[in-house]
Amino acid sequence: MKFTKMHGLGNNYILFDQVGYPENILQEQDYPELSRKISDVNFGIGSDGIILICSSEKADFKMRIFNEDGSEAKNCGNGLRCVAKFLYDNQHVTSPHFTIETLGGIVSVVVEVDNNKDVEYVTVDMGEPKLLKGMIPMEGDPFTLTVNESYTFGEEMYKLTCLSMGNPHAIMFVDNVHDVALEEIGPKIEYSSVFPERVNVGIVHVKNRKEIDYRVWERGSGITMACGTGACASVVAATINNLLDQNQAILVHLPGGNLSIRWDEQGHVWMRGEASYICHGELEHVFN
Ligand SMILES: N[C@H](CCC[C@H](N)C(=O)O)C(=O)O
Repeated sequence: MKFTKMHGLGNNYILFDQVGYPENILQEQDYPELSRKISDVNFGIGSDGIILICSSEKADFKMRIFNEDGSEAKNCGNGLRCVAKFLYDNQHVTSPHFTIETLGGIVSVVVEVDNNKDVEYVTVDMGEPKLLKGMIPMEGDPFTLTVNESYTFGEEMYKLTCLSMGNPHAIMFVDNVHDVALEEIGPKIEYSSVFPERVNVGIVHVKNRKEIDYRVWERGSGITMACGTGACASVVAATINNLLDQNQAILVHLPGGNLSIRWDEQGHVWMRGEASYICHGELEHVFN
């Protein structure tokens, strides 16, 4: 199987192009184990998960993403920028504007190229956030929002603002994102019964009305260097808490780099950032 390892701000994935290489298509039940084995840094390649590039009947292409633990997610912002760059560079698309289907919905992407025709930035219309508890999903009245609500995990109480960007996010606001033991509270919240499909856990410090710091404990992958859907969720959460203004380009500082996020007046969240290659290769063997 041929693969390409890419990252979006250090959030790295092993991409399998199933359109250009049909031999990359496995049995459906094999993908979770493939992701667990490939993601393992000792016995595999090492990554935050795998991404499949597939054909689509609803969009130009389809992206599927499996976390390090083998769970399949419905969306992946950093992964979308990597897939967009890959498709453009491999001439799978002729226009810099195209659409990608995810399990969480169809997104439109624009690749911005520099004078050497290299993809410099990718902008993705991530669509509208889902704010109701029933859409996240999380426990409680499904027709209500979760805005700065108190929840107790273990002995600690946390104020959470929760929403979905196709995948579930729980956001809390702190004074300093580096002062929080995310490796301890992350799994407590991820695996809590409050979130029946688990949850990505984000901590946010609002520096001013144009900039935030954000760190993430990702569902199924743990602490990563960046999370695109999480950066989008953080801007939406801060805006509905009146800490940011809507329809402003917000600079989101993540451990792996920066993203520009804007929640526009039509309710769409736009993400702009880079995507990079790490290596190309071929698996010696898939399993065993
Ligand atoms: N762990 C996430 C999927 C990857 C999302 C993240 N890497 C991004 O860039 O959005 C989930 O299970 O919902």
